[in-house]
Amino acid sequence: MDMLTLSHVSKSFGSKKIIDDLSFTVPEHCVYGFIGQNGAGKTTTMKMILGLLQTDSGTIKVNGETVRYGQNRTNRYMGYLPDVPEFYGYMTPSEYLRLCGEITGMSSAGIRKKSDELLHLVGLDKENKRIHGFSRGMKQRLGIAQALLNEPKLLICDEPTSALDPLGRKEILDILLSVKDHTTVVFSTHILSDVERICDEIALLHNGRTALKGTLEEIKSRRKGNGFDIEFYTPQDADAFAASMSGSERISAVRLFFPGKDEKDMTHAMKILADNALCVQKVEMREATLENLFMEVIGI
Ligand SMILES: Nc1ncnc2c1ncn2[C@@H]1O[C@H](COP(=O)(O)OP(=O)(O)OP(=O)(O)O)[C@@H](O)[C@H]1O
Repeated sequence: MDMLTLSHVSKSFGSKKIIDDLSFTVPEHCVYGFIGQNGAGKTTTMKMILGLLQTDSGTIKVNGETVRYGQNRTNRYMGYLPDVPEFYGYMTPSEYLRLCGEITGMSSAGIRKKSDELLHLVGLDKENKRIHGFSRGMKQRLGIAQALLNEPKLLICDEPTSALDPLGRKEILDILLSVKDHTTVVFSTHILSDVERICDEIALLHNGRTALKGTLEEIKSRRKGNGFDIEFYTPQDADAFAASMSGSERISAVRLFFPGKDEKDMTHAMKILADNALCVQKVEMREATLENLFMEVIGI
């Protein structure tokens, strides 16, 4: 089942079109990476999903129900972690979660059970100090606990790792990965290594639309054939090979790169190697990385 569907969604601010006929679908129990440069429209899209911002056209469905601007029916399915979560700094984490649970009408026993479970999940169960003394990473972890308090089917996180160091990022990514059996996760980011680490599927937002979408494997395999590298033992063998097969770039004295060549060209290369008795250390197809696909799409 699909947990979130955007169909032909558009949004302008004044005369500036930010989201332009955007469509994508997030299956249940998936960690979905919503990627885009600064200002691409990630937060705008998330606010429309949460019904906090009106779409100009198109439809958004969460758990099969249509999102309506200004109404909160579909929000019972969602938990939200904004890019900069705000807390009452004088409270401890458990006091803060109790307040959030009371506001949403949870029972006292329910709040206690759930907040103990969530504070353990995010590694803050032994933390009794007040939130104003928390690091950014601790605040993000508390933000995730708060967003999960009402057991949402869909967790929306706006750049949860952007301001964190590698350890803090890893902690957040591990938490997001650990909840996906119960909760579908959509998180926006421009940190591509985070996406490669935990996402099942991605959408790359560019010029208001998805420039790439699907599983990482699908996307990378569609763009295979970036070329291959051949590494020799001696510069003389590299020279001899470059003279026999055109189109090489010299990477080092013993290494050649053949841009844009595919598996068929590689078979041809093997024949040249055998015919000339050239000895190679390594022959390798270059896989598309998310980083070079991103650069290619945005035209850098
Ligand atoms: N309320 C608003 N009024 C006018 N313009 C807006 C408004 N909200 C966002 N924008 C503009 O829309 C564009 C997209 O902004 P948005 O915050 O959605 O991007 P983003 O992808 O989340 O960026 P970042 O990674 O920097 O957070 C930006 O040019 C921004 O200035």
